[in-house]
Amino acid sequence: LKVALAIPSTVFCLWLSLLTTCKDDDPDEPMSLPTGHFSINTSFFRTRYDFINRGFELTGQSIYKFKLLRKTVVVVSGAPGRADLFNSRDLDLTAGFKALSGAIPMLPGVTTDLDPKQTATIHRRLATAQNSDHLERLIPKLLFDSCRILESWGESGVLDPFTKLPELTFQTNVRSLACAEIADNAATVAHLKQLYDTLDAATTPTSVLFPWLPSPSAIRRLLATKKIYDVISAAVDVRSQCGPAQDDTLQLLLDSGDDKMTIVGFTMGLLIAGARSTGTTSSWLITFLAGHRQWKDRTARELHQLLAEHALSTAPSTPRAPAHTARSPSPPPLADLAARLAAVPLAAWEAHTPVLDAVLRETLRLAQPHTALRQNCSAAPVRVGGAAVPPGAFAVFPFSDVHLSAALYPDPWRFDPARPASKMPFAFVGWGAGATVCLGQRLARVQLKLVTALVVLGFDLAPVDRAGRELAELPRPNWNDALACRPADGSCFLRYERA
Ligand code: HEM
Repeated sequence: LKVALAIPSTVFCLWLSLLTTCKDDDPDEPMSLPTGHFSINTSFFRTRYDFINRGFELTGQSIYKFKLLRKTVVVVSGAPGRADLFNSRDLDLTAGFKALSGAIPMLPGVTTDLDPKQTATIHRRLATAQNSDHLERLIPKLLFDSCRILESWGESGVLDPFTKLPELTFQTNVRSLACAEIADNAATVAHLKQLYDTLDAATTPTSVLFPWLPSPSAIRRLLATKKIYDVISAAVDVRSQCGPAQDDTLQLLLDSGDDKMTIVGFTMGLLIAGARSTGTTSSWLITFLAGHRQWKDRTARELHQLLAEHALSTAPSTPRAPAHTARSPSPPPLADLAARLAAVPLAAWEAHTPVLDAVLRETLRLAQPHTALRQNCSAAPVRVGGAAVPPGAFAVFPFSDVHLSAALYPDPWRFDPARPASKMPFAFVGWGAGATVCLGQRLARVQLKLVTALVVLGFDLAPVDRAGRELAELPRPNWNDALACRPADGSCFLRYERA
């Protein structure tokens, strides 16, 4: 029996090692990562930051390659390499993301495998959803949503910022990108958030490397995707069949004449694009401010200045609650604050908040553990930093190459929004660079500023450990947690009290 079991497993191991061994066809292909040091297929997914850095150490090269089963992956670092990668039109972000991340709802023709026309339509609509008129009208709604969630925290307590802030920004993303029917219903928003979290949790090395295999995680992903589809599709049906028209992004898409699948694809896809990065950024931004009193105070001063310039002490445009939640005759203090912040015009949020801008930029530098993932979708090798990326192969660029570089940012783990911007090209890529920049940046920035304003002016904060003891120093963002960047073993919480 032992022999009978041993033969197939030996054959499987031989097959796997054949697949993961690099064959150097092109002399310009970079050096291969020596095998046998770690399990490449799991380390790339589970501890990507450590894995990539160990590869640089083992090869002694700034560009190297390895095999993920049959896929050739070229890891890129250094100034020439990153310039080539970000400027290339042949290295495709969507294809790279789909094959190597997998953490997106996979619905061919709706969220993935879109033809260029569909993608262009979605990008155009996203631009319209962020035009000044739309954003200006969105501001009070985002403030009201945030206010309702912050009120639910109560007067004081201890919270996990890496759970609570993403919940809040998920709501603001739903408000910004979906429709009033979903955004007004806290239970549906919570349900959607849980489904997107399931997609993240069920994205495993197996589900990415063998997407056709009906593994338990693949089935969980499939079910979560179907349920997300059902929620969004039902909302589109209700609005398009029974109305009434609303002032939101769904209406914008319907009025533009888009078909149902484009609308569902827009909403499902962009909710995940936005919710993850905005959630991660908001949790670290607030944690950094809680741990760096001087920056919280400077941010608060800037916000008071904005209020002094634009908001009367009694609110001129109090955000209105949806009818079914408008119960309280006298608004509680946070609603007052939200109403005053709603009087600050979009232009001021965008152009007169240098402190918030610097804090946000430093947060993105330190706590966005992104790796750019690209596939060479052309028929010829693409040169990146002098090395060849063969057709069909992947090129990946860890943002740590610049954002945690001591040469570009001295004492790189120190949170210092006052540090001068590096003049090196591509030294800051927090919103992407070259041919691929974030298409939701305008919206994300406004959302983050509004949430930060409410939290900073509404609460006193201090970072504490699990037992509630104040932390002398914040933990480092965990770059191995590629999606959420949560510090290891839940070591940081926030004690808060309504100010
Ligand atoms: C703090 C929040 C956000 C951050 C830090 C962020 C960052 C980024 C970065 C770095 C990229 C380029 C990725 C790469 O080169 O591999 C990117 C692309 C993109 N982002 Fe964002 N993003 C945020 C929020 C959003 C939101 C809210 C949306 C949509 C509403 C969005 C939509 C997109 C899209 C569609 C792309 C792909 C662009 C393309 O295909 O060329 N992002 N984002």
